[in-house]
Amino acid sequence: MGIPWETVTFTAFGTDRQVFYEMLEEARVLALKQFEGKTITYVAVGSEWRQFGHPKNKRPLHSVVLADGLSHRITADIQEFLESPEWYSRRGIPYRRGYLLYGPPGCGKSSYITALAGHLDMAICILNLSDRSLSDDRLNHLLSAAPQQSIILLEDVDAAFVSREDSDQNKTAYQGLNRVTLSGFLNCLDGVASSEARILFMTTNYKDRLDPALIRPGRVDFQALITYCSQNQIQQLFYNFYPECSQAQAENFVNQLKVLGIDQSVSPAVLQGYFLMYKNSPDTAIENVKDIKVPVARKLQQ
Ligand SMILES: Nc1ncnc2c1ncn2[C@@H]1O[C@H](COP(=O)(O)OP(=O)(O)OP(=O)(O)O)[C@@H](O)[C@H]1O
Repeated sequence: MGIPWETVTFTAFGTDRQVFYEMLEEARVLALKQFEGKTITYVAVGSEWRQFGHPKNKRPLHSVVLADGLSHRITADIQEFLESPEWYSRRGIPYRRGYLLYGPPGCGKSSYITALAGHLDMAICILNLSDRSLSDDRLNHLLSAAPQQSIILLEDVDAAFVSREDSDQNKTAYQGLNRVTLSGFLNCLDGVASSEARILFMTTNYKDRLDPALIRPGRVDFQALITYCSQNQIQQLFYNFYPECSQAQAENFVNQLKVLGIDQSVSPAVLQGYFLMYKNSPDTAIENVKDIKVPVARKLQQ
């Protein structure tokens, strides 16, 4: 947040201040080197953001395999946004962009956002809206004081807020516990005025449970369904795990899933778990395909 945690005072004889600048610059370069190739995660503690754990190695964006062209559409949208601060300021539009990724569990929403943060050399700030210690005021402060160059990630927003129209049918485990109100949250989203680009991602497994006000344009500008693997994705994941395999093997794997009738209901997380059992043997992975356990398919969201 740019607020120093500690103050260090340097003193020296003489009048040449250059030595201080050089020393500080060297320290800055060394500090930044520690984070090279890494992604920093922040979590909210009280009303401030604190680094969570050690910086993690960046995950290559291409290792999260999304439906054809989707990753490109998301990155192109963000790049365009990051390159156009003046466009926003000239029109008096708040310089922020909201994204909603929705779909069944284990299809790569969180992994993709984390990889994207690494790809853009940004940190990631994870906020749990169901945290009981979070109030509307605190949330407002956190959203306006997020570290520079960071993506804010709100996971499972459906668990924190229930559509006003639906609230009786879809009581969630969190309902009645959290202190952030939907109207407070909407105000926070609208209220942040900053010259710094603010990128906010929300994820949910149940888009239909979200209040329409939460996902209207201006709050969510880009939505994407991230769902079970297409045949191309299955093949791509197969190649990612077995880079030496032939095209025939990858196609054979997809065909085996088709025969079992699970080629449209398997998530990348399920495939990843399965491939981990046969790390070095694509043929065994093909032979034992019937061992893949697909969770009971939920109704796909459109
Ligand atoms: N599209 C994908 N490509 C590669 N790996 C994936 C993909 N989707 C999921 N995985 C793997 O599955 C695991 C779970 O993925 P992740 O947590 O990103 O899913 P999610 O959609 O956010 O799930 P949830 O809705 O439960 O939060 C991760 O270890 C990730 O590596």
